[in-house]
Amino acid sequence: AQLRQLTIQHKVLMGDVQGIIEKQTTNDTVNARGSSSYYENYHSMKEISKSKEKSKNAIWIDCGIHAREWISPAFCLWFIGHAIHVRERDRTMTTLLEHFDFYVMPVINVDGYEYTWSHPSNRLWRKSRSSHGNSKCIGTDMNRNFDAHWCGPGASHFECQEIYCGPYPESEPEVKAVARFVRDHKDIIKAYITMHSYSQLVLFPYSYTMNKSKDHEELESLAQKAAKAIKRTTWKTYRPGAGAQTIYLAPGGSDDWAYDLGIKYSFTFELRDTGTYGFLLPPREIKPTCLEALSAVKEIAQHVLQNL
Ligand SMILES: NCCCCC[C@@H](C[SeH])C(=O)O
Ligand SMILES: [Zn+2]
Ligand SMILES: [Zn+2]
Repeated sequence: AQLRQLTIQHKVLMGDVQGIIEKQTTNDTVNARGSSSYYENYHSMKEISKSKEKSKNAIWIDCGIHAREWISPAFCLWFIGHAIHVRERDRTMTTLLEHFDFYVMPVINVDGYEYTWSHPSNRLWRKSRSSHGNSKCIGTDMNRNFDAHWCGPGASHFECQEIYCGPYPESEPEVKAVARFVRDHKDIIKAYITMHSYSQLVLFPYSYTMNKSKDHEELESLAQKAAKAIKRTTWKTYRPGAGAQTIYLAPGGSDDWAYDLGIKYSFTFELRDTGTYGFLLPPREIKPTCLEALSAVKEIAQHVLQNL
């Protein structure tokens, strides 16, 4: 019930944000920062509450499922900032926001991420910080813990391995929370995007099998378009491809799970770089990485919009 209440509040918040953005982009006279009159605010709040009734389609973006991939949460937070302050500067984004809510989860693996900040000697921690029963080691790989060919080849049942799949699917509360929310909203979530690092890749299902998905051609061509958008933005090369064929077999991943749930447009990004700094990406690369990732997300969202 508490989660349901939270979800409702979350949707209200997302709706309010959407309403404020719409308000700000359509008529700038109403300055949501509150300098407008009480009555204008009152009426705009009434419009926002009206707009909440019909659930808008949504695009899900999550970051920080792996603790050490710090560029990933950086992107999600930067994306929220861009989407909120976009105004006229970014016509494409403004149009996308008229058609989609964006559900953004900046850090899924909160305990793991915090651990890499507070324990410099474990800066390269990947997994969660949970321990189950009398396990010898801490942590489950959350990107092997989703219920999609769980713990097949490419994951390990041994709790001390980096790719430990957990004691059972959705054993990690963070994975359970994401899976429940996406399941509850699967009819309006039209794309699932999850941000990782590093290698500069645009991956799509499947990773749990070498077999092609039924949408392989469409997803491949969209991943190629996303990579071209990145090339146009920062000249960086990202390789598009199905997960298993492009890097390795990896079962229990959030992207394959979302895809099999029916969310066709499901992508995993491996952000910068290709190994020079790896997970220790220097701060000077944060902004350009966010710009290139944004260009790819917009490419995907526009394709989704044209294929609703
Ligand atoms: N769902 C698996 C997508 C391909 C692997 C992605 C990487 C990101 Se670090 C992994 O989870 O090992
Ligand atoms: Zn990762
Ligand atoms: Zn990675």
